[in-house]
Amino acid sequence: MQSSAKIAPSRHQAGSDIAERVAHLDWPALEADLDAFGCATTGPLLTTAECADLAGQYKTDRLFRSRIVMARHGFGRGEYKYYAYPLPDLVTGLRTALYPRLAPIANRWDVALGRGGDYPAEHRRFLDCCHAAAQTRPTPLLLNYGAGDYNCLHQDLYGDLFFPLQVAFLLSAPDEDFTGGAFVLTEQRPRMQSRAEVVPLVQGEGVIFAVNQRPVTGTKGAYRVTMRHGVSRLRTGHRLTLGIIFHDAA
Ligand SMILES: O=C(O)CCC(=O)C(=O)O
Ligand SMILES: [Fe+2]
Repeated sequence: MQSSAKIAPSRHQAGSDIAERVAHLDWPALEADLDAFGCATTGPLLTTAECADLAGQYKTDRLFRSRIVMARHGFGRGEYKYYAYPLPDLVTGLRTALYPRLAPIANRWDVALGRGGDYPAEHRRFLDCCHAAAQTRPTPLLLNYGAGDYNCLHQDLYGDLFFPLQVAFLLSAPDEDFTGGAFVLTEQRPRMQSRAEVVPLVQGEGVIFAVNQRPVTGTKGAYRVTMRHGVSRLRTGHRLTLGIIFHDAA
C-alpha cells in the first residue's frame, strides 16, 4: 500500500512534466530542420536520471514483448527489446506529447507526396486506426550496443499503416560511456547519388527523423527522397537508445 501510494504521484508527474518540456521545444525551428534535412535534434530533453531509469529497464524482461538479437537477422550487431503494453509512463508521455506536434508536418509531407494527409491530430486516434488495421503490437523499443556493435541502415515499417516521423533518444553519454556509435541517416535521391548525415547527440537528446520518405522541394517542384537510419560501429563502451515509433506493428 505504502509503496504504491508513493509511486503513483511521481509516475503521474513523469507524464505531465514531459508534456511541458515537449511543448517548450522550438517547434518552428524543428520543423524548418525537418523540411531542410529530414531530421532535427531536440537538445537534451530527458534528464540524466530519466536516461538511467530507462536504460535500467533493459534488464527487466516483464516490461518487454520481445528481444531481437540483431546478428541473427542480418540487422547488424547488438540487440533490442520492444516494450509490451502498458508502456512505462515516460514512454507513453513522449509518444502522446510528440505526436500532435509532428502530425501537421506528417500531413503536409503526405500531401506533398501526393497522398491523403489524414493523420489524426491525437496519438490515441492514430493508434485506433492502427488497431483497426490489425497493427496492435507496441513498437517503442530500447536498443543496446556494446563495443563492435552497429545497426545497419533500415526503415522501421511494421505494416501498411505507418507514421512518417519517429524519434530516437540517446540514453548514454558520448565519450564517457562510449565512443563511435554515431546516429547516421542516408537520403536516396531519384537519379542522384545518396547523401549521408551524421547526427551528433548528447545524453538525453532526441533526433526526430523521417521513417521512409520525405518530400524535397526542387527547382521543378517536389520530389521524394528515401531515408534510412542506422548506427555506425561502436569503438568502445556501451550505448543505449530509446526508440519512439508512433505506429503499432502487425
Ligand atoms: O540506436 C540508435 O540510435 C538507432 C535507433 C533506431 O534504429 C530506432 O530508434 O529506430
Ligand atoms: Fe530504427
